[in-house]
Amino acid sequence: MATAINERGQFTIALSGGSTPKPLYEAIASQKLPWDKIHVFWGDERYVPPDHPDSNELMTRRAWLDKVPIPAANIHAVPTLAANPAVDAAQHEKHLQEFFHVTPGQFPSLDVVLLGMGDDAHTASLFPHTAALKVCDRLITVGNKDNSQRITFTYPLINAARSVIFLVAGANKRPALAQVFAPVADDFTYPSRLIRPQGELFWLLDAAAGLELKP
Ligand SMILES: O=C1O[C@H](COP(=O)(O)O)[C@@H](O)[C@H](O)[C@H]1O
Repeated sequence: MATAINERGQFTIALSGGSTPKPLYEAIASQKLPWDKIHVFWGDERYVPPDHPDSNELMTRRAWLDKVPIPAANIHAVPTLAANPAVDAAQHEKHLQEFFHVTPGQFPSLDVVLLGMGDDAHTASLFPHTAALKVCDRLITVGNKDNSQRITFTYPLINAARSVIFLVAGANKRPALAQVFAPVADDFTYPSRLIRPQGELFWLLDAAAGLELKP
């Protein structure tokens, strides 16, 4: 964070949703950090209003953002109110292009993209065998989980990050992890395999998730 702020004047991070990162967000909320220099994005969002119990933004606000003096302008929530996910995805992509000063076709490098992984090996809202996995020319696209739509970073945007951190917990993730780390497996069946960033990649696993992985 210090390097990013010293070199570029700000630190940009995309967050994951679901249940795993909540304790991390609660811990970050008690830190004294240069909040005015930190810009928060989300790697994916469920297509629900921001006050809906399934909203990744709501979880993050309750666990972290509502408890710290981060300027509202530094919170780059995914829009979900157009009643059309493709419209909201396009609007959010435009927002990212303007914020990072990139033109269509260019991929900005966030300082950190924090990711989770589901027991089907999805990450962000890049689900197995869905159209979102083939989107390589956009920053943001529409994801699909069991016919319910979401908004998600594309995998090339994730891969452009300076640092990608997976946070994975629970024994139910073991079979998916085994396939993600296997020398050969299908990327479209196990989407987390598509994450091969140009920058650093870290996998933080709890003991239950990592039990059967060989170093
Ligand atoms: O639906 C989602 O699931 C993944 C994994 O969530 P977890 O609760 O199993 O950790 C999460 O990374 C993603 O952001 C979220 O929308």
